[in-house]
Amino acid sequence: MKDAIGAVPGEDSAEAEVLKHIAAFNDDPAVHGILVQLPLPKHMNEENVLNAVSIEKDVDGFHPLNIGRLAMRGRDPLFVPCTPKGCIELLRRSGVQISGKRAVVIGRSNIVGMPAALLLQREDATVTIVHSRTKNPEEIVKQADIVVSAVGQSNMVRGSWLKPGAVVIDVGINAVEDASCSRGYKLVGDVCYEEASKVASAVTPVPGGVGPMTIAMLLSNTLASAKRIHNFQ
Ligand SMILES: NC(=O)C1=CN([C@@H]2O[C@H](COP(=O)(O)OP(=O)(O)OC[C@H]3O[C@@H](n4cnc5c(N)ncnc54)[C@H](OP(=O)(O)O)[C@@H]3O)[C@@H](O)[C@H]2O)C=CC1
Ligand SMILES: Nc1nc(=O)c2c([nH]1)NC[C@@H]1CN(c3ccc(C(=O)N[C@@H](CCC(=O)O)C(=O)O)cc3)C=[N+]21
Repeated sequence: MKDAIGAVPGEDSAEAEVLKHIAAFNDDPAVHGILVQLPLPKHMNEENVLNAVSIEKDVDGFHPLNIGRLAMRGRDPLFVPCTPKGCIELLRRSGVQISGKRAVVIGRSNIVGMPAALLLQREDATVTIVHSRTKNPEEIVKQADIVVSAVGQSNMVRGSWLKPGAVVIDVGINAVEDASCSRGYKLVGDVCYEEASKVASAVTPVPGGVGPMTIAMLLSNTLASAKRIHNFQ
């Protein structure tokens, strides 16, 4: 595989090889952003690898120091994770008030659910996290003014789960078989879009919703990083 700078290790590389590349990117003044595509192969230790990225180039916001700062009051991370940042940007640009609202985040992964809940909380929403062990998730989701779903299960969130007028951000990207599509499958979210669009005041589509926002936020973080490194106001 090639990226903007050079060869990156393949799936069967040793962890040490990946760490060597990260160290070289950390030291290279021409590199302003480093993203380690997750999930890593099983034989690599994700914590070691993410720890190795310089926090000044951590455009994914996954370094524990950046995540820790995101979680703490009065601290600011250098970078906010791209997908959750894209969710907040969608809400802001659609004129949705977050402060004082009830938000329910479905999913608690390190890359989406958990940082999304932290960000919504920083925006002064009252946040509940629903996960695989939650009892009666529909009852909890029904109370939400804002629902963010990041699970990875097609059609899990039904129209009947939603409070009328709720705003729904569907992060899920699930491939479902569809012989009528040229690639043999189509992409759908976690939310039953047909049903949700009849109950919610707004719902993001899949594809064409949060996914492209993630990429836009990655570019935005990388530009901010380059500006910071070059002391450009
Ligand atoms: N649009 C975008 O830019 C991006 C989209 N995605 C998509 O978002 C989805 C989630 O990704 P990711 O966070 O990495 O996935 P993970 O598999 O890491 O996490 C899924 C989360 O969903 C929870 N969960 C699983 N089943 C249920 C259930 N039945 N009810 C409630 N919660 C449940 C899990 O709970 P528990 O913790 O208890 O196991 C877990 O916290 C995927 O479809 C992925 O493709 C991901 C990244 C970016
Ligand atoms: N370190 C790291 N950071 C990530 O942000 C990260 C990751 N690892 N691993 C994988 C997931 C997944 N992810 C997506 C981003 C955009 C689309 C996207 O733009 N999808 C298009 C559809 C594309 C298509 O049609 O195939 C859309 O939703 O419209 C999808 C998925 C980022 N992730």
